[in-house]
Amino acid sequence: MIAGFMFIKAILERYFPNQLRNYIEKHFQKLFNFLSPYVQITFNEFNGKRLTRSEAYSATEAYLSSTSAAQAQRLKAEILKKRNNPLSLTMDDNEEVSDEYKGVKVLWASGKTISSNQNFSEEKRFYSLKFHEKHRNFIIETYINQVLKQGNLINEKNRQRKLFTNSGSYWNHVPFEHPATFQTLAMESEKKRDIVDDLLAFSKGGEFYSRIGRAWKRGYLLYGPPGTGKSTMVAAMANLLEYDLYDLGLTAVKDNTELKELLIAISSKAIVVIEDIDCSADLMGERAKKQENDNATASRNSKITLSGLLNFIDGLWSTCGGERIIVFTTNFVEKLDPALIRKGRMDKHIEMSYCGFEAFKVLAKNYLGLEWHNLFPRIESLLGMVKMSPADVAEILINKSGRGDVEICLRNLILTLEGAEREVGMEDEDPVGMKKTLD
Ligand SMILES: Nc1ncnc2c1ncn2[C@@H]1O[C@H](COP(=O)(O)OP(=O)(O)OP(=O)(O)O)[C@@H](O)[C@H]1O
Ligand SMILES: [Mg+2]
Repeated sequence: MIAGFMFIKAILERYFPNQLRNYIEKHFQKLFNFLSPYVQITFNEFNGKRLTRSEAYSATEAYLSSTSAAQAQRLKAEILKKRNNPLSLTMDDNEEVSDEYKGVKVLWASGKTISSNQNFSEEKRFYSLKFHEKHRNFIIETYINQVLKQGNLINEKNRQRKLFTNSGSYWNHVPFEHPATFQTLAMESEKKRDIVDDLLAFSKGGEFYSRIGRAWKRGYLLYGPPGTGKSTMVAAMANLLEYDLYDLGLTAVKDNTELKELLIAISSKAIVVIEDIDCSADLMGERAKKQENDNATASRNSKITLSGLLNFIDGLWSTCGGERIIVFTTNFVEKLDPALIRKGRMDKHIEMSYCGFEAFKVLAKNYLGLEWHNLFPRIESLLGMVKMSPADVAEILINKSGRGDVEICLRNLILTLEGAEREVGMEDEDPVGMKKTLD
């Protein structure tokens, strides 16, 4: 009977003009309702005036994807950029599939309505769920809940994560595909484990945060010289937690109102990063600013204030649920106003330092596939004396690894480190800069 109704609907859509079709459909529907022992629930694709896509619709779509793949004759395919699940299949319009849960059978159908006038025509998609009247309570109280729950879980897994950047009060986004992971990040393993544990505890801590009545957010301050992996770590964090990344460029934000709009628009499960915070216009705080005033630097066109930023972050996110991490990176931690980085606002301070031997071993493994080499002890002792960033070490390893000669590559690194050591030695012999003064 349902199949018959769908068939008549499809014929109507195809051969009858809009108004006549609506009229016939209305009366036919009345007759159908009178005769049928079935109940129908519709999940429309859009809420209200097409403003937001309905979460229930996308959850249903995801929930039905495996059933659709097994049963529907016509399917729609979408490529996901996921290694474990590259293809998403959903049933095409006007298809039907059946489902069974705890012995109760239901029927799902996909459809669309087209409304048009002289100026435009609009398609509205929906899923409709049909079941026998006698299962009404079970379906409404149990079945639909599990559909939505499972569908949301599938969506979560298949989601293409995004990298957002701001322009004006809007975010633009591209797919987030940075390959960095904590495995490939070069740093001491204990420190790395501590950070990973901290992040995982945060992501699982929703209940805890709500119990103590605090916003589910955490602040990290990453500081250290250029090329020590601060930006790489932010990407690794996003990959570990499967969060979106919002790269907030403060110099492009006109005023506090614009900042507020941007912060409100940040979704749940997000990392917001403000890079090089020491260079971000007015954020340095009063004391540091006074010293800088004489230099009258050019980056003074932003009207974002330190208090504005901190208050928004503290206040705004307390009112909207969902997990968010904020990361500040800087090369000059000593330049920042202590108010900006005090505990509570920045929960964890992480120093990213020059390449030590443990970090080197991670790079050697990544770039050269090497666990051990008899030149390692020499490199270890040089890295103990010379400050070289992981980025510079990686540069040497990547340049030479193409030739496949690991030994040449390591010797090259040793030569560079020895050169740097000699320079350090010369500076040490001349601690007050006598040589320069004499020149
Ligand atoms: N700790 C690290 N582990 C692995 N790779 C690293 C590390 N540090 C730097 N690199 C390599 O060097 C490049 C530059 O590093 P990155 O941009 O993360 O440094 P940064 O600390 O953010 O520097 P800046 O202060 O200049 O922004 C990266 O693309 C990465 O390949
Ligand atoms: Mg960086």
